[in-house]
Amino acid sequence: MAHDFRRSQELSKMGESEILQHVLRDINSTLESLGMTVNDYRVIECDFDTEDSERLTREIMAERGVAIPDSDLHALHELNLEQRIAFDKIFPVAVSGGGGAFFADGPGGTGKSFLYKVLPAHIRSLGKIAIIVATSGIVASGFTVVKGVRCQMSVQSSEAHLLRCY
Ligand SMILES: Nc1ncnc2c1ncn2[C@@H]1O[C@H](COP(=O)(O)OP(=O)(O)OP(=O)(O)O)[C@@H](O)[C@H]1O
Repeated sequence: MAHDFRRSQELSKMGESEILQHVLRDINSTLESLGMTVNDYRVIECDFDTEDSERLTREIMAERGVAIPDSDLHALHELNLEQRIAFDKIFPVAVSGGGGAFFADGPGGTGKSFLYKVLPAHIRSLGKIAIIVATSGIVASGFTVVKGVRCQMSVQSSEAHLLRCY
């Protein structure tokens, strides 16, 4: 990795310690998205702290860069009546920023996950952020665009950081 940084034109004139800092920052930024830092591994002590604003910008950019499959957008036209009713209730609230909590339940195979892929796709298509999270159930999943949802998420993860700041 240091070799790659050394070869990059921008960094080629830097000394070894600066290159090392770049390598560590790069690794740290990947780890931060997983809720950890380089220091958690106690291999080498790093004295840098990513600025909150820098981290937030990066996380927002990453979330905004999530690819929206055309099939998920087009699937809106395939929703059955119950899915469409749920979509029409949840979507306006989600994009208005007003906040709300919805619970879509039903027996296995009735199309909950199908709805959960159409909703975030359409929220993201408006340039908004939809974060997919798992609830405390084992296979249950959902998504949130609001704060305060009880879900499985490391407090240090990038998703948690985004939720705290929004
Ligand atoms: N409106 C729809 N049009 C076409 N296919 C659909 C539709 N809704 C669901 N399906 C398909 O039906 C199958 C079951 O749907 P889905 O996985 O969304 O159900 P689920 O309620 O989430 O099930 P589980 O609770 O077991 O996870 C999937 O193959 C899905 O693609």
